[in-house]
Amino acid sequence: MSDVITFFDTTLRDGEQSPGCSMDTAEKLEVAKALVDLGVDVIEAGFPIASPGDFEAVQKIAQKFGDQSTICGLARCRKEDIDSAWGALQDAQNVRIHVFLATSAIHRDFKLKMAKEEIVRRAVDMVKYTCDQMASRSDIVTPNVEFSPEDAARTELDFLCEVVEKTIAAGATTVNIPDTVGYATPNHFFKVISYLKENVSNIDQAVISTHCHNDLGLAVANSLAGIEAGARQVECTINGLGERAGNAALEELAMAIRTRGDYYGVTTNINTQKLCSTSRLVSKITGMAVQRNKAIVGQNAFAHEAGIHQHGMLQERTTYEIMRPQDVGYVGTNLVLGKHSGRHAFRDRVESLGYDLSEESFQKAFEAFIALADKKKEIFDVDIVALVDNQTSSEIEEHWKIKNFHTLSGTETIPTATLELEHKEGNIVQDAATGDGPVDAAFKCMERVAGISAKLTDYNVRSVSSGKDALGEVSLSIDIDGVIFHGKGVSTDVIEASVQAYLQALNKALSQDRGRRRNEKKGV
Ligand SMILES: CC(=O)SCCNC(=O)CCNC(=O)[C@H](O)C(C)(C)COP(=O)(O)OP(=O)(O)OC[C@H]1O[C@@H](n2cnc3c(N)ncnc32)[C@H](O)[C@@H]1OP(=O)(O)O
Ligand SMILES: CC(C)C(=O)C(=O)O
Ligand SMILES: [Mg+2]
Repeated sequence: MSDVITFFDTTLRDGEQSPGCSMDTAEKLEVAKALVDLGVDVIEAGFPIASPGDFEAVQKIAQKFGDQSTICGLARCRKEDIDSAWGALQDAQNVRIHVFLATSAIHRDFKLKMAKEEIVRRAVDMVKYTCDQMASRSDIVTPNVEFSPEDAARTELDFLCEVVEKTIAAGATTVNIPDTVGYATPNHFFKVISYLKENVSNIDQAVISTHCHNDLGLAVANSLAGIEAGARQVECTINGLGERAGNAALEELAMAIRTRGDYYGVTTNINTQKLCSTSRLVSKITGMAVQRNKAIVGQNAFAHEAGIHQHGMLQERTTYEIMRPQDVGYVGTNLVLGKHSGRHAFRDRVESLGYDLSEESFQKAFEAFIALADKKKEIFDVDIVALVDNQTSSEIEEHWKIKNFHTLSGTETIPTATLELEHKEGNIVQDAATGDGPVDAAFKCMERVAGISAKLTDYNVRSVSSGKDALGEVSLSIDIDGVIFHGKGVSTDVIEASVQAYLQALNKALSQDRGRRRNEKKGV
């Protein structure tokens, strides 16, 4: 038995059957190219009888990529389907026709209304017919024909064995065992494949394949159980696209086999570094977004925010990662800074951004970071730069510190600010003021508390990161007795950033003893 698992990708056929995921010929060609680059062994390009468009797409893919991958087309057990598939595929160097017929009692009785004997006869006749058509090409010695007993996982085991044995005898070189409705569980599916291996006399003349659907979220687990039992082909799709809850995800199967090679003892031809780019392409073309926590290709698949994990990762990546992100096409691990992060990860990022902070500045920056992380879901590098710059520039003596502030504004309200500031000697002073707007009111209030009158000469607000919860940076200048002082503040709240900036400028002025007039009222 080969130790290389054949990857049969059906993104362009079963994947396309997902509602809303139809692709036109140009899109199918683009995906087919990506699948070839990914190293997929067999590409099921479509169902040629379904529409002239699908016929054309399969034909073009066969002509363009049939020398690099095996190109396959689907057909029901009907001559017109097989003729159509062969018509689309006959120019391909490497070609396969996939013929299917349901075998379970439910499908026999209610859908096909065919007795067991008729199912067997039709399947055998159509496999033979397919082989005959393909053998008409002089270079094809053994026609590459796959047969699928649809809904195999719900088919009586002895009847399944009979169909599989007779279709292999008729010429099928691959027998695919579909769990069409995602009904199987791993142990159950292992037993189905094992039963076929033990009870089908000619099973060694064909490759056993799995085709698992994800209705119970078990498609990948069932496919792996199939491999353990002896299957040597897996049918799968990019991003797990496919009917209802989808098919087994190619990227998950490829990485499970690679990561747990120690256990499965098999390999694949998949160029795993292309998994992310292929996933992104399929998502873009079909419009089906990949969930953030999707295994292998999701945005969070290699992201760590928790401080304990980040600390472990900084010492040794394998503490919290079983795969290298580069092996699936990610640039690297993403240590996301957020409210669960700790000092180790924060220090690592601050240093990588080129800062060499004193222990005291680092501590202050870390506290500011945690406070910001409580307000903002994710902290980006630009946030950290703004925050550290703000922190280092606030190493100016803090004559006054903000304890809290409150502003009121609206169409029918006089803008008002109430502030509580703490003096460096410990006094706490409260005051309130009105102004043209909440920012102006807050500035006036600070001047009253600090006992300084200043003229605002410059005021700028800009967004320093992206998203709804972006940081706003306020930079301003004030004129006190002809001397200009600058201040900067950063917050998700622009009023808070304005208050920080104004107070910073006032503190600078106080350090130079500018504009000070004793605040008799407050006794400072
Ligand atoms: C499990 C799977 O994923 S199977 C693949 C499913 N994919 C698709 O169905 C997508 C493409 N399908 C199509 O474009 C259309 O359904 C077509 C062109 C294949 C058929 O269209 P229609 O002729 O209008 O038939 P319709 O889809 O309504 O019904 C299916 C017919 O195929 C028959 N049928 C279903 N499976 C098979 C089979 N494996 N072999 C032979 N006949 C089959 C049904 O009994 C029914 O026959 P009837 O028309 O004689 O009653
Ligand atoms: C056509 C067959 C293989 C199929 O898609 C299924 O049974 O799910
Ligand atoms: Mg399917």
